[in-house]
Amino acid sequence: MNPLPEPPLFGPPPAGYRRREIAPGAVHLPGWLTPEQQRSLVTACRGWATGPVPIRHTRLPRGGVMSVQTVCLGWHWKPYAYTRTADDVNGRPVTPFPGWLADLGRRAVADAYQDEERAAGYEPDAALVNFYDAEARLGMHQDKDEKTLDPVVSLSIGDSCLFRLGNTEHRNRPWTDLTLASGDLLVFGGPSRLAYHAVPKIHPGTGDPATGLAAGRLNLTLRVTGLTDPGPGPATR
Ligand SMILES: O=C(O)CCC(=O)C(=O)O
Ligand SMILES: [Fe+2]
Repeated sequence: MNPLPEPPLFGPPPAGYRRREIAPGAVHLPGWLTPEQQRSLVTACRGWATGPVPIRHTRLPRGGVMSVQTVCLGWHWKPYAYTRTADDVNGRPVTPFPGWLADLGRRAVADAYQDEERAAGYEPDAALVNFYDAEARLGMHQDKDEKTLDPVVSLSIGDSCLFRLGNTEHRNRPWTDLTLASGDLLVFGGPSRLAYHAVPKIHPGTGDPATGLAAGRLNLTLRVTGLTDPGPGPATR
C-alpha cells in the first residue's frame, strides 16, 4: 500500500528556497519540504513504524542500545551491515523502498547540486527512518556501510536539532554546527560523503504539531547501498 498521496503533492519545493554550502559537497536547503509533504511523510513513517519490521532501538554489537529509534526501508541496517531481513528484530523482510521516495531523492539531489544529470542517475535503495525523542542523541559517526559514494539525502521533520558536520578524518574538530529544522533538506556527497556527523541535541517543543508529529524529530536518510541480492544460485535438478 502506498500511504502517500501521489504527485502533485510532491511537486516543486516552496518558491525561493535557499541553498547553503556547509562544506564542499554538503548542501543545506532550509524548508525544502512543503508543509503538505511533511505531513505526508509523517503519515508514511507512522505506517512503516508498525512493521512488518517495527521501529526499535538498535542494539550495538558491544551491548549498547541506541537512544534513537529506527526503521529501515529497502535494506535493513543492523550495525554494521545491510540485509534484506531484520535478523536482529523479528527476521521479517524489510519494507520495500517506495518509488516515490526515490523520486523525491532525485529532486533533492537536483536542487542541492543544481545538476539534473547527476540527479537522474541517483537511485537510492535504502532509507533509515530515525525518530528522536527529547533526550535522544546520535554520536559522531560516518555513514560507511554503503558500497558506493553516492550522496546521502537527509530530510528532517518535527523538532529542530543541533546537527554537527565534522571532517572526514576523525571525530574531533574542525566541525560545523547547524540547526536542522522541520522541512530541511541536507545532502552530503562528494568530498563530504564520508564526513563524520552527529545529532548532539534535540530542541524539544520547536516542531509544529500541524506536521502530525506532536513531539520529537523524524529524520530520513536515503542512501545508495550498491548491494544486489544474491542470485538463486546454481540450478538444481
Ligand atoms: O538525524 C540526522 O539528522 C542524521 C541521521 C544519521 O546520521 C544516520 O541515520 O546515519
Ligand atoms: Fe549518519
